[in-house]
Amino acid sequence: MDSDGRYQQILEASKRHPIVEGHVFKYGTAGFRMKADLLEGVTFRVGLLSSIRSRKLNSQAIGVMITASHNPAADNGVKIVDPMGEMLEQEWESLATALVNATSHEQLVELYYKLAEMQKIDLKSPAKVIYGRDTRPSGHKLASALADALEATGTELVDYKILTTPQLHYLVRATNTEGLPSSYGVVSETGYYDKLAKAFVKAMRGKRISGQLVVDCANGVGGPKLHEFLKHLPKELGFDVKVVNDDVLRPEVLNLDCGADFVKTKQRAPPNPKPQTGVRTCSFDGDADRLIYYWIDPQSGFFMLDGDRISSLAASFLGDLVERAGLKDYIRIGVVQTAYANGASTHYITQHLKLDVICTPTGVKHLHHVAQTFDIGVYFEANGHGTVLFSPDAITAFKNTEPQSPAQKDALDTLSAFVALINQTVGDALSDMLMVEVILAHKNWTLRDWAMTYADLPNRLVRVEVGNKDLFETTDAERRLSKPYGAQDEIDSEVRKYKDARAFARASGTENACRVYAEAATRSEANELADRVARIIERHGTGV
Ligand SMILES: CC(=O)N[C@H]1[C@@H](OP(=O)(O)O)O[C@H](CO)[C@@H](O)[C@@H]1O
Ligand SMILES: [Mg+2]
Repeated sequence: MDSDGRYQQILEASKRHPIVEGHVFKYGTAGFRMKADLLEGVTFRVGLLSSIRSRKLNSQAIGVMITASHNPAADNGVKIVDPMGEMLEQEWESLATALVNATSHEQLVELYYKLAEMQKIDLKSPAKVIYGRDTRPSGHKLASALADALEATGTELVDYKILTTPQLHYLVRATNTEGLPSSYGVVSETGYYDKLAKAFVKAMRGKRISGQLVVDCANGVGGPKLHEFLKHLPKELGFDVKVVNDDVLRPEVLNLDCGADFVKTKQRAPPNPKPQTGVRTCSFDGDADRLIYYWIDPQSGFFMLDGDRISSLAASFLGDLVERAGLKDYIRIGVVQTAYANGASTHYITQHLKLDVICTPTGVKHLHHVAQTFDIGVYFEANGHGTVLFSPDAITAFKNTEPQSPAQKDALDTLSAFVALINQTVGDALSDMLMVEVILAHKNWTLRDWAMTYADLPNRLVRVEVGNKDLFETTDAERRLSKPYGAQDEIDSEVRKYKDARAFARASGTENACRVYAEAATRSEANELADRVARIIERHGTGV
């Protein structure tokens, strides 16, 4: 205890940022996320944990992002980023939960020292934490609480102020690889824009983007950052982008009737600005890590291209490039999805593109880890969060293969450009959007061409309120319920009644409810199946 002589200092700092009593906090899929007025003490404690984490990992920089993404403006959240820009290692999530739930200031500081001792950490060694926040007004106060914890624990800190979530992930990795052969990029926000802009120009060489792209930024941090990025592009490129819903001065409009989550869950275009028929449009979410494309077709109306579509587009394009680069026998490409991926997309990827598909539980950390096992791992959640990962072997092959023809050289160069263009740390709406634009330009495709690749199975997602969601346990990447007893048999017998049908239920990791997903050959059957399964869940969910 007090091995660094800072006990008193940390205790005093903690007293300035008390935890709100009567709540149990849990580090979940999105870190700690809730009403912002509950978060000051939580954020202080996350500061303590991230300093320990940095010391545990040989003083590498740890990131902390303050955001509640697509949630309402009154919410906020805080999550920890590991040194290579990945999400916090899962085993440490429970340490974060333990620290945040300490009841008194004394108990907190004692636990802090105990954790350090258990992890064999020298608290006098250097530590570094870098952090940023989205545009929520509450972010400022939370960042101060974080800084207080970092100062009290003798941790070097860098406050990057307002950033998108993926920018912070970029900066963490860039900081920890600075000056190394594996350098991820210049350690600054400008470094991030420069890297993407250069890669975009390189990947676009000789190709033209046709027509205007409208980007809805959910009135979040993506707006100002996209404006900033566009300044880094050469005019000659002729990339015509119209940024809308970029009002960050009125916090109350954040994610309000706009943004990627609105489009995906409501399955329609934001009402403002008035959608224009035939225009290629995409939406970011509130912290710019999710991306959804759509357009209004003059005949058939709204059509959405979600994470599954972005994933299959990327996989198909990269598969072709690898073949043209002569690397087909050396590079293993795989696609990672969750159970929410439309069955038609899975079918298209396995049967048409002939690529492996692996299904993981919900939450991008699960997809990310599996994607890392491929040379090119494409992963997206249906909600538009995802990216593409390249293995060190793949990157070396793109660089060092001696091309035998101009076409092969072109393919190798484009692959190398993609490595830089696509954010390797986490899903990134801006980077993913540039990737989609490049692919459409190369294929000379409109959104309608893209949509024609396969037809989605009609599907429905419903939220079911239950007495106790902890009764529901799953297996087989969340596609089957192992508990409560008998529930899965009942679901199976409903599914059997429909053609091309699939349905599953699971407890949400972010809300106090269960989710039911169903798909079937027709819309009415999908709806009916979802309702029937929802009723099964309601009935089984009333137990204590
Ligand atoms: C069906 C669905 O969209 N689920 C979302 C949602 O998780 P739930 O565990 O379903 O609440 O929030 C997660 C975090 O943002 C996201 O990763 C996931 O895709
Ligand atoms: Mg987000």
